[in-house]
Order: sequence, then structure tokens, then C-alpha cells
Amino acid sequence: MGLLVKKSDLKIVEGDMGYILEDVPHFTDYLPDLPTYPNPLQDNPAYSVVKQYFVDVDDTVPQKIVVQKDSPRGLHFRRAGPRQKVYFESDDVLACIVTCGGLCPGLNTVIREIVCGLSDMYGVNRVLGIEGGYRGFYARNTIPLTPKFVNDIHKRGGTILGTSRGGHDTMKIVDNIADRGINQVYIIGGDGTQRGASVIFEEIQRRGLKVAVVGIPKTIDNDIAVIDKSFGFDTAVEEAQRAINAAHVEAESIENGIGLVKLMGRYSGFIAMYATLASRDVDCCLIPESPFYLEGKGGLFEYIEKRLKENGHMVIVVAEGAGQDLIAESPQSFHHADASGNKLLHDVGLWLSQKIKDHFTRKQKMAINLKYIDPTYMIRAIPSNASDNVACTLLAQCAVHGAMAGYTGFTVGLVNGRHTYIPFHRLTKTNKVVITDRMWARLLSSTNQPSFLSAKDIEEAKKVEQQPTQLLDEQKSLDDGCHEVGSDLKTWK
Ligand SMILES: Nc1ncnc2c1ncn2[C@@H]1O[C@H](COP(=O)(O)OP(=O)(O)O)[C@@H](O)[C@H]1O
Ligand SMILES: O=P(O)(O)OC[C@H]1O[C@](O)(COP(=O)(O)O)[C@@H](O)[C@@H]1O
Ligand SMILES: [Mg+2]
Repeated sequence: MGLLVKKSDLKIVEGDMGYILEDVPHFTDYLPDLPTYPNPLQDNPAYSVVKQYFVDVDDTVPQKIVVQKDSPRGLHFRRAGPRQKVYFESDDVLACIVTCGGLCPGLNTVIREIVCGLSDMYGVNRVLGIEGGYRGFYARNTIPLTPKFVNDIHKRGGTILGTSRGGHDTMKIVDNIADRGINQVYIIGGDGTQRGASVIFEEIQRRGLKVAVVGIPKTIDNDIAVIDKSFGFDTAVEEAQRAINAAHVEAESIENGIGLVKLMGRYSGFIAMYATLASRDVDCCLIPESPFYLEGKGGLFEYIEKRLKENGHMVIVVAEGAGQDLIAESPQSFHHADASGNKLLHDVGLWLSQKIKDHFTRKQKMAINLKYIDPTYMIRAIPSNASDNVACTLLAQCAVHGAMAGYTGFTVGLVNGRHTYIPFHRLTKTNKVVITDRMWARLLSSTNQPSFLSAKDIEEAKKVEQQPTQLLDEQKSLDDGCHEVGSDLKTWK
């Protein structure tokens, strides 16, 4: 279940024409009369030439960018960036950085840029690395992070700090933060991590500590709500091309060749969809959001047979979360969830390979050559590419600006091309490919695969689409006084 947020805990500012700002918490909400200091950036020669370097206090960014003449202005988030006044003196800051959840290209770049951003922009030189994810706060020693130490780390995949699932003990973590005198906590991770960050922030606020809790969203699956795109996603899609190319070369070199590639995507098929659209060698893309079936008219086997007869070979891309309902329970799937409570998946790649082989060789008596490629971890265990490196840098710098300016309990994220500060609870919902959107239609028209949907399914999907928008749903919940967010795809105990 997602986070349950009371209306009284939200910072909502309403304006004309249906304008709503969902603001993020600030120290002054619970610690009035804190001293402020001029932002040291104003004396930094590198930034002194920038016209209006500091962000206007009233700047906000709309969540919905496409509007009609009479539509309400809708939900907005606070624009990220440096503020004229800061709430920390450089020498007083003791920051820490932790990485949690699965790997993602760019983690080391974000770590590097937080350390260098704190030092170069704000003269902060005390930064600690928390090793091995959340449990590292109370179970491991810290490592001092200096600009020199992190200088080359962006060239490496993974995270120099290590990561983990599970192990989130709020009290132990906050005790540790307080005992060490840490006053800025940078938490890099996905939806689960942001839920964890949210409860850490609540406890810190309850204890009245002047500690900024800042999230930087991470997920290779690109399934975090609200934000445009997560860092590392482009790198993963690019790396997936190598596997798809190999599958294509293998398939076209042999009679009735089928190349099958499994890509990551637990609940959302973004990697599979973008890798397919980028490649143009893919004949069929299967994702969790779009149910499919094997046998009979309009099914996968019929389509495979057609493509082999037309073209002599084909390439299939399958996202790891696709077809889970079709796969029978197996004895191996005894553990149903990982340490963080994420549902464990059946291996759709192996299952599908076997099903295709059985169907064509035994039932159809048609000789096929299937080559299965599983590059799962290869696409996320690599360093980030050039554009992801820049994305990581901007996220890290915006995170630092926000913490220095006294904001807390927020995640930094790109919304409609602008960096914003977003309350944690907004990001814990899972973003999914919408199969009634134009992007999925583009994919279907580029692969020519069947949609696997009956006329009734299409009607149902359109009805879901026509239901009130997310914004209206959420506004209604707010009016009711309570706001539940987050997917119910996983349970947290
Ligand atoms: N609801 C929650 N409350 C507190 N901590 C959580 C919650 N969900 C996940 N976490 C913690 O966040 C960390 C990362 O979560 P996980 O789901 O594995 O990865 P990701 O953050 O990439 O989604 C884990 O250490 C887990 O214990
Ligand atoms: O084997 P692991 O480390 O649990 O990771 C597998 C999972 O990690 C992911 O890459 C991303 O998951 P997170 O965003 O929760 O880290 C999923 O696509 C995949 O199912
Ligand atoms: Mg997750």
C-alpha cells in the first residue's frame, strides 16, 4: 500500500483560475526563527555573470502542460534552484548520501555531483557516504567523501556506496543521523526508497531536528510517477540495442530464426517499448500493461507463424513483468517477495522460449531456431551515457540548492523539462505505459504486431482513460480529508 497522507500534512496553496501549488516542507514550518545567511554563490565568480541566477520565490511549474482555453490551471510544483538566502553556514553542514534499491546507470554521477556541488557551490566539505543502503545507517561505518575521492567515479557502473533492499528501520536510522550530527541527508532510490525517505522525514520533523531530507529519484524502469524521465533510462535503452541487434543477427542468419530478448521492467514496459521503437528490428514487444495470449486466432503463435512465413525470421522483446498471469505457479517461486516487499516474478523469457519451441516443433511440426538472450543486468550495471550524466548533474545540484535553502521532505524531479521540488508522497505511485495512448499505437504500427485486445478489451481500456484525470481524483481525495498514494502492487510490512 502507498503512503496515507492527511490533508493537514499537505502544503497546498490555491490561486486564481484553479491554480494549486503543492508545496514541499520547509524548516520554518516546524522550526520558526532560524537564522538565514546570504547564498555564497553570489560571490562565486563562475556564477556572477548569470543574469537572475537565483530562482524567484514565486516560481512554480505546472504538472499538466497541455491545457484548453477554459481549463483550470491545475497542480503546480515549486521550481528547483538556488535561493538568495540559505539556512546553513558552510562549516556547519554535515551531509550524508545513501543509495538504495536496484542499480541504475548514473548512481555514481549523482554521488559525485552532490559531493562536488556542495563543495564548489557552497564550500561544504564534510560529506559522509552511507554504505549498503538504508541498513548502512546503523550496521556499517561511514566513508568520508571528498571531491578528490569521487573525481572519477562517474566512469564506473554501480554505486561506490553499495546498495540493498529491505533493512529500513526508521528509529535506528534517525537515531544514527542525530547521533552523528548529520544535518543533510541525500537519499537516492526508487519508489520504495522514497517511501522510506518520507517516514525518515516525518520522524525527523517529529523530533524537531534541523535535518534536511532530500530524495533523488532513481529507477531504471522509468516507472516513477510525475517526473518526465528517470536518469539512467536512456543509457539502459541504448545498451538494450546491443542485445536486440545480436538477436536480430542470429535470427536472420538461420532458417525460421527467432530472436527473443528479455528486458527489465517489473510493472512497466517503458524499457521494452523504447528499445523496440529505437531498434526497428523488433517484430513483437510484450509488456506488463498489455495482456497477450498464445494460442488461437489473434494470438502470439499465429503471428509468429505469419512473420516466419513472410520474412523467414523475427525478433521478440519481452519485458520481465509481461505475461505473469499466464505463467503457472512453479515450485521455484516459493519466495514471493524480495526483502523490500517487491513481488518476485516468474522468468517470462525462459517460459516463453519453451512455449514457442513446444508449439512449433511438437504441435505444429515446423522447424524453428530460437535464440534467447537475457541481458537483464547488463543494461543497468553500466556507467551512464553523456546525456544521463548531464541529467544526473542537474538533479544533484538542484537537490543541494534545495537542502541549503531549508527545504526538506522533498524529491527533486524534472517536470515538463523544468526541475522541481516534489513532496515524497507524489512519487510513490507507479507510472505505466498507457496502452490507449499514441505512443503504444506508434509501437503497434511500427512492429505490426497484433494488439491482443478484443473489441471488449478496447472499450474497457478507453473507459479507464475517460475516467476523471489523476489530478481530479486526487483533488477529490483531498477534499475528503485523506489522500492515499502509491501502488498496491507491493506490500510493506
Ligand atoms: N513503505 C516503505 N517504508 C519504508 N521503507 C521502505 C518502504 N518500501 C521500501 N522501503 C525501503 O526502501 C529501500 C529500497 O526499496 P526497493 O523497493 O527495494 O527499491 P526502489 O527504491 O528502487 O524501489 C529498501 O531498503 C526498503 O526497505
Ligand atoms: O534482482 P534485483 O536486484 O532485485 O533487481 C531486479 C529488479 O530491479 C529493477 O531493475 C528495478 O527495480 P527498482 O527500481 O525497485 O530498483 C526491476 O526492473 C527488476 O525487477
Ligand atoms: Mg521500486
